Amino acid sequence: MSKPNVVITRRIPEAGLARVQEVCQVRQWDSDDPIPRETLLEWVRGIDGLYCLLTERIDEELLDAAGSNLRVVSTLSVGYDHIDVAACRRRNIAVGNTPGVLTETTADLAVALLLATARRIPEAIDAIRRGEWTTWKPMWMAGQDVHGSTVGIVGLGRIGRAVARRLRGFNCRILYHDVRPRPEVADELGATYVDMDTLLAECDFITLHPRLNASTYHLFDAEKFRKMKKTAILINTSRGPVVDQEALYQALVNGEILAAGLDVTEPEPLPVDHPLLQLPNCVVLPHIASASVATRTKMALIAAENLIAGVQGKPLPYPVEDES
Ligand SMILES: NC(=O)C1=CN([C@@H]2O[C@H](COP(=O)(O)OP(=O)(O)OC[C@H]3O[C@@H](n4cnc5c(N)ncnc54)[C@H](OP(=O)(O)O)[C@@H]3O)[C@@H](O)[C@H]2O)C=CC1
Ligand SMILES: O=CC(=O)O
Repeated sequence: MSKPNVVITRRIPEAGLARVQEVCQVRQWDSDDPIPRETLLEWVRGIDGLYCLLTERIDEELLDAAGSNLRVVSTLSVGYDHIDVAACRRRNIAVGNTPGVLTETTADLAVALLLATARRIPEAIDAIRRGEWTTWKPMWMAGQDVHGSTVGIVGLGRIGRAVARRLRGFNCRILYHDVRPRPEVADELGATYVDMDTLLAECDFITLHPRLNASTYHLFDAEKFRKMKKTAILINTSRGPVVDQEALYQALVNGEILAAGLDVTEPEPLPVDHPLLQLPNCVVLPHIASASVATRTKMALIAAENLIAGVQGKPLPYPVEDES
């Protein structure tokens, strides 16, 4: 029997590719650069399975181009905001993602970014490189304490909880806001549910961990920044569009909040001349929160298993069920 035909849209960890090749006939865009949209639309024609990244838009146009053989879309990410899940459902196409396996690695980075922003670490490194380390000065590069601070977590899901667990070690007071209180997980973390206005008013740090959907698009806008403490720091490792970036820029320039640490932006990549990159109080990383060798390899394998199950018509090990 012939193998199912699948497309892999990028160079991926070797273990993931090898696993897919055991079962499928693979056409791979063997590059670290994105596959051009036109090429992808051509390549998907008649395929049985698609193994994609968060950089590809999986929409009606692409599904139409693929045709009726397509049984599964498997993404090498936990986030699936780039996939029109409802459109896949209408065509009986299964959708898989990689939840859980990247939670701890992503939380590590979120806390690292919070610490780096609070203690002005990138700014201090840049200052040394510019020859500005002339002597020990009492208030030079003085930042904000993380230990003992009040931290607000927006979205107490897998990653939000893993961040809360880490911050308990810093003796932080932890508040959270989510679509509903989550006492089943919050109580053991010592996290207290509050409404958004309370979170904005009381927190020294706010760290964003919801998924991107209609309810979280530009969730943090000019009004939210006005309600935050002037000494507050915003951390975003969720998705760029959860923050209104123009409003964030104004808030940082006008001193409405103290600083921001972003692992995700809108757009990605952020152009090198983007105004946010000129601000010393904004730390920007290139969407690397889950980027450890071990975690990216595990993600590639999970995405492979989702793809294989899908092309074989079996239930996916990690199906996306939500459509919002
Ligand atoms: N920077 C990076 O490299 C990475 C980024 N991510 C991003 O992090 C996101 C979260 O991942 P994960 O923790 O695994 O996902 P989860 O689904 O476990 O957590 C998301 C949480 O946010 C809640 N939520 C949804 N809407 C809102 C809202 N309007 N306000 C507040 N909370 C809300 C969800 O509630 P409910 O379930 O009821 O909807 C859920 O509790 C991913 O979707 C992805 O976008 C993830 C990994 C790496
Ligand atoms: O942003 C990364 C993801 O896995 O989602």
